[in-house]
Amino acid sequence: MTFASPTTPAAPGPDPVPATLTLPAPAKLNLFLHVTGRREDGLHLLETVFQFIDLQDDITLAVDPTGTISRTHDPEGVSEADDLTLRAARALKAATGSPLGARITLTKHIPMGAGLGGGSSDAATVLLGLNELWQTGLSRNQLIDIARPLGADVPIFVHGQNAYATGIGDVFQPVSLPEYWFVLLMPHVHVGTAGIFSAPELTRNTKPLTIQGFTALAGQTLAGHNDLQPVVKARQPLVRHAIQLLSQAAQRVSSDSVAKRHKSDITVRMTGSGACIFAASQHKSTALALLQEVSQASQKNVVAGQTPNAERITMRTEFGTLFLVRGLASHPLGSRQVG
Ligand SMILES: C[C@](O)(CO)[C@H](O)COP(=O)(O)OP(=O)(O)OC[C@H]1O[C@@H](n2ccc(N)nc2=O)[C@H](O)[C@@H]1O
Ligand SMILES: Nc1ncnc2c1ncn2[C@@H]1O[C@H](COP(=O)(O)OP(=O)(O)OP(=O)(O)O)[C@@H](O)[C@H]1O
Repeated sequence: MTFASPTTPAAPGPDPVPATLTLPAPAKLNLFLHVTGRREDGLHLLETVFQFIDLQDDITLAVDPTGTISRTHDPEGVSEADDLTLRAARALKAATGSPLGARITLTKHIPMGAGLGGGSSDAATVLLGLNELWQTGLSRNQLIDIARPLGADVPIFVHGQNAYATGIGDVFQPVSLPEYWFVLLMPHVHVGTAGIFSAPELTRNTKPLTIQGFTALAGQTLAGHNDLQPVVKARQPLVRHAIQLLSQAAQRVSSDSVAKRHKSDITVRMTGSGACIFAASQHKSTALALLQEVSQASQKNVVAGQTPNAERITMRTEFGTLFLVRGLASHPLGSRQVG
């Protein structure tokens, strides 16, 4: 795939001042995830709602006029060949023929292999940022065409709006979501997506809920379910434990006075292919009560260094990392001018 660049990029000069951008790459949750079929190429047809959340990586991009694409970070266990930030930059360069390069610095906060789409979001932010710095002028839809081969979750982050999605998770319709607060519990285990999708026991014929069905049911409880959850739960004792822990704490909180006052249900569910489990509530006070309830179940919980404000709390406990995060109305780059 190639796209002609509408503007001529600046020629490398003898003493260039590199342009830089620092941009966010937020995580996502799959509020539900239905596997509705399988394509001939083996990829699965999905039905899901993507919700961006206030937990993000940070990426600094500096133009390299020599044309080299390099990284200054060294994410644990991710080789240069696999690094989605480098792969995204190379894909954009190949598609546009830009003579420019980039030095990429990634500061990771989103846990890896969590089902939170961290690597995919990093790739999307690199595509959006370098499209600007290299002045390659592609539209969001053109960037989505480059995003698709990088991974099934990359297009939603380029799209930039919470969405009801079908196809392989790359056909979007706008969806209006209430404000959600989430307690995330990330057990100390990494789940590989391919292994879960290829499980013989996976249900692959869930009847679609449809966007109307989702909206009609969008009361206090989250509609739908995650078809990948029973597979991961059966294979990963730590995920099983995390679901049990959050569900029991949610039951205790739901029966107490704060939650009763709000008539607030808490939905506990896995995101993506795991391992992260979330508990969703439409009330911050309920989410805070739940966070406290779960952390009290831990003998040695330690509040992590960066606890920036009451909107985003991170705690490390012996059974995993706990986060309190807000659902975002859209991706932080969702209204940025592209092209
Ligand atoms: C589970 C989700 O996170 C839901 O949003 C995504 O579908 C997964 O997205 P991702 O992590 O970007 O996954 P990819 O790296 O594209 O795919 C990993 C592997 O999962 C399987 N896969 C992925 C997506 C899909 N719709 N059908 C699949 O069967 C394929 O075997 C693929 O090789
Ligand atoms: N920049 C990156 N950040 C994180 N992981 C990366 C990156 N580049 C490549 N990867 C690889 O991608 C794998 C999946 O990472 P990621 O954090 O996207 O998982 P995930 O949240 O489970 O994804 P998904 O929700 O899309 O299934 C990692 O194990 C790692 O090998």
